[in-house]
Amino acid sequence: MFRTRVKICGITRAEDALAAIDAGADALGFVFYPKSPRVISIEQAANIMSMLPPFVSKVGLFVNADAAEIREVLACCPLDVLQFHGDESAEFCASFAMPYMKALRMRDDLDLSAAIRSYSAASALLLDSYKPGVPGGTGESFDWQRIPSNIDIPVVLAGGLKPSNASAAIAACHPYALDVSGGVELAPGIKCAQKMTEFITAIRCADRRED
Ligand SMILES: O=C(O)c1ccccc1N[C@@H]1O[C@H](COP(=O)(O)O)[C@@H](O)[C@H]1O
Repeated sequence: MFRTRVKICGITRAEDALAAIDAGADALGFVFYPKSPRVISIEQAANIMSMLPPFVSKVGLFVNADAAEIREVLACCPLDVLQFHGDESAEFCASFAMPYMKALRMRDDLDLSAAIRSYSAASALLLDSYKPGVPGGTGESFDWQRIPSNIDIPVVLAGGLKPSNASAAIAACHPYALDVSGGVELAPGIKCAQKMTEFITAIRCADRRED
């Protein structure tokens, strides 16, 4: 049975990180984007990461950050994957010599095939909704039928996911992983243990149905 992976993004509190892992999350996202309501300091993130058990991926999210800022985070936080959610070039993303995901915002005129070719060295492509002026964490979904079935890089689906639409998202495009932030929150940056459990339970049910 294929197991759709789950990333819970926008962790700012240790108790939420541990609740996400208890619920079955495979990866936790830490937002190092100063304008996000879910931004976390390097010190806070390092402290939370020091409490985590092994075998949970720690993902650092950046939006058009300088290489120096990213290196400062990497010096203190044991990140497994970088998530680039801005206009970073493929060369920039690859320059840290570690696994990365490139977020592609699905604006109507996006040439998805060209973007996939550009970021062919990415470990995964994260497909998110497009909302002008907002780089991510929009809480809005996009038309999942726009995702071609033949992408040969793992697809992480994001944008407006929540317990009530996780199953439909999997049925629509069979992604490698779902990435959620706002859909499992009580308030920006404050996760809800019950919603995280409901989200991951819905995914496991969908996985069984797809088998
Ligand atoms: O979460 C944020 O605040 C954020 C800010 C800037 C860029 C990306 C951000 N989060 C990512 O956005 C998507 C979708 O989030 P949501 O579930 O719709 O709230 C997800 O990949 C987050 O990692």
